[in-house]
Order: sequence, then C-alpha cells, then structure tokens
Amino acid sequence: METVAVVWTAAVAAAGLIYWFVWVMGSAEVKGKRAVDLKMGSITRDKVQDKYKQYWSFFRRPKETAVASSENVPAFVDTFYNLVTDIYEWGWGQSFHFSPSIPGRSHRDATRIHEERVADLIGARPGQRVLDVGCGVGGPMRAIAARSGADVVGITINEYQVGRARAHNKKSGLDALCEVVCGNFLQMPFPDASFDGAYSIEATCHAPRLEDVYAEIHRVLKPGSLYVSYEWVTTALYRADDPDHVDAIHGIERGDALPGLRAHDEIAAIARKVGFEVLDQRDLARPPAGPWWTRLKMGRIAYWRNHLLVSALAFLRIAPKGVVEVHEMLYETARHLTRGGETGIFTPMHMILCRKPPLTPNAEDGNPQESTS
Ligand SMILES: C=C(CC[C@@H](C)[C@H]1CC[C@H]2C3=CC[C@H]4[C@H](C)[C@@H](O)CC[C@]4(C)[C@H]3CC[C@]12C)C(C)C
Ligand SMILES: C[S@@+](CC[C@H](N)C(=O)[O-])C[C@H]1O[C@@H](n2cnc3c(N)ncnc32)[C@H](O)[C@@H]1O
Repeated sequence: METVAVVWTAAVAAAGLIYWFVWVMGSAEVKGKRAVDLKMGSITRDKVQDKYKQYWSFFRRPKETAVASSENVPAFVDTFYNLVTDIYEWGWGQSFHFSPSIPGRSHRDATRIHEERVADLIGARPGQRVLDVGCGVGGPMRAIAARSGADVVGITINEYQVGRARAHNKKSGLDALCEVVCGNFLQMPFPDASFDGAYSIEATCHAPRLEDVYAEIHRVLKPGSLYVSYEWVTTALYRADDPDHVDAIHGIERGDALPGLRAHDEIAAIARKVGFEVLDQRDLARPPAGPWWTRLKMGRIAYWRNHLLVSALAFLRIAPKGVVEVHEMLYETARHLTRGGETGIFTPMHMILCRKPPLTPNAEDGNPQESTS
C-alpha cells in the first residue's frame, strides 16, 4: 500500500514538473510559440542536421570567395531563418530585433517604442502604403500599422515566416492593414514608385551589397517619400588590428547569417550613391539610451533552462534532431553580441533617415524631374 502511494506521489510530482517545465517555462514571452511546437521552418525533420551543416559550410570558405558568390546569400539566409525562426519566436517574441532598454519598462514596451519611432520618423499615416523590408514574422509591422493606421506591406525571403506573419496578423485583427509577400528584397516584385514610405529593421545587414537593396527601395518609393533603416554596423571604436574585436565581429557574422558587417561611416555614402538625400543618422544605442544587450545577458539562467528543455524535446523526438546544435549556435551568438555591445564596437541600431528627392519641374520642358538638391 505504502509503495503504491509513493509511486503515485512521484508520478503526480513528475507530471507537475513536466507541465511546469514544458508549458509554463517553455512558452514564448509573447505567447504564440511553445517549446513543444519547435519545428525548423519549412525544412523536413530528417533534413535539419544537413541544412545546419550546409549553413556552416558558407563560413568555411575564404571570405573573398563567399562574397564573390554573393548570389547564394539569399538562399543561405533563407536556410538560416528556417533553422532559427521558431527558436526566436519562442525565446524572444515576434519582433526579431534589439531595442534600447528603458528603466522601469518591460522588454515588450521597449520593443514597441523602438518600432513606433519608425512610424513617427517616416510620418506614416492612414491611407498611405508603407513597405517593411525584411519583415520577419511581422512584430514591427503590426506595431507600426496600429500606431499609424497606414497599410503595411512586408517582404521576407523566408516562406515559413510568411505563414507565421499572416497567422499573427489575423490573430491580432490587423490583417486588413498588414500584408506579407515572399520575395527577395534585392529584386522586389513591386512596381516603381508604388510606396509612400519604407523602413527596414535589422534586416538589410543580410544584403551582400547594401547599395543593391537601397537602390531597390529607392526605386519602389514615390518621389518625396521617406525611408528609415536600423542598420547593424561596427562603430568608430572597432579596431581591425585588435584580435578580440575581430573575433567578436566574426562571431556575430557567423551566428546571424551576415555576409560581412559594414562600418558605421559607410552607410550614408551608400544611401547618397543610390540617389537618397540623408536627413539624419545616429546610433540609437548611444547614451542616454539604455543598453540593448542587457536582455541577452540577463538571460544566462534562462539559456541553460532552454538548453535542457530543447535537449529533452530532441531526445523524446518531439523536436527535430539538430535543434540542440542550432540552439547552441544561438547561445554562442548571444555571447558575441553581448561582447560587441559591452565593448561598444558594434551597434544593431545605427539609424539612417533618407528621402527620395521630390520631383521639380524641369526648367527646359516644364516636365517633372527628380530634384538633385
Ligand atoms: C537581427 C537579427 C536577430 C537579432 C535577435 C532577434 C537574435 C540574435 C541572437 C538571438 C538569440 C540568441 C540566444 C537565444 C537563446 C540561446 C535561446 O534560448 C532563446 C532565443 C535566443 C535568446 C535568441 C533570440 C533571438 C536573438 C536575440 C540578425 C539575425 C540579423
Ligand atoms: C533579423 S530579421 C528582422 C525581421 C523584422 N524586421 C523584425 O525586426 O522583426 C531579418 C529579416 O530579413 C529578411 N531577409 C534577409 N534577407 C532577405 C532578402 N534577400 N530578401 C527578403 N528578405 C530578407 C529575413 O527573412 C528576416 O525576415
């Protein structure tokens, strides 16, 4: 009799523990993805490990060869997002970017405020059509549509994200304002001058040549309209002859599918080269902004909990094989990003605000032409 009672108590305790571990601790900060729902995007279960190896092979080539074959980059970025999208949603939320921390406010509030700033900078308003370049699963798109009342069209290279973004748009009741398209932002499926504004949040860093994506954005914008971008860059503190700096930046590139980080002072010149006027540029991470990396750093214990959880789910075959390796890669990446933030050599929020010049009447024939001032 006593043995039965002990066995029952142990079974109930174990069930309670599993429930707490998987369903309570395992749910995303913004509910919508739980650990038990981790898939690997559109990759079939048996191909996850191969795809992960394929992802790494990109970085085994010498940098010159990798850059020379930059036409492969969108496919490699697509593979990366198949591998990480569910883990990002589960462990971070629906907005795949950083934000300055704000004392006394939650991460969720800080994220929304950083996104709403974009809507305000480009003056988005009801009736306008705004482009979200590299939209992820649409966290920013929903915040910006809700703030401004503008119609937002997002583009992402990753088909799996399109499905997730559409489902979230519907669930949040914002599907009338938010639309998502699968495509390459280097060759966008939109006509010339078809948007009243555009923005990109921590996405154009995936472009092998920034001028290519900026030129596309310039093409689809109406004359006189605004574009704002939060760029990942090295700052003025970065020293290419310091092995610690180089190691941190390479770590960030490898763990975030980046063909090569750019320097902060290259961005404006590229924007001007494709025809934009640069109205403002600033590192939004500079004081008085609170550190963006504390959210990553404060989560050490959470990472271990997540590691145990992911390992258990893979062992039980609930999550696909390969999920543990991807999770480890992200843990390493978080270390490099934190180092980049603490040393000040890297920022994920170099803000650049641009305008496509308005049309002015041509003095000779009276027809409108792009102003060059
Ligand atoms: C803009 C990009 C992505 C930025 C961030 C959203 C992500 C960068 C690193 C990611 C993470 C690192 C550690 C993970 C952790 C080990 C896991 O347990 C839970 C998820 C993480 C916190 C994950 C979340 C998203 C990031 C912070 C790039 C790709 C251009
Ligand atoms: C780090 S996520 C940021 C997503 C979103 N801006 C956010 O903040 O939540 C980068 C996004 O850029 C997209 N992306 C990268 N390269 C792309 C390309 N060539 N064409 C279209 N989208 C691309 C990815 O698919 C992903 O959605």
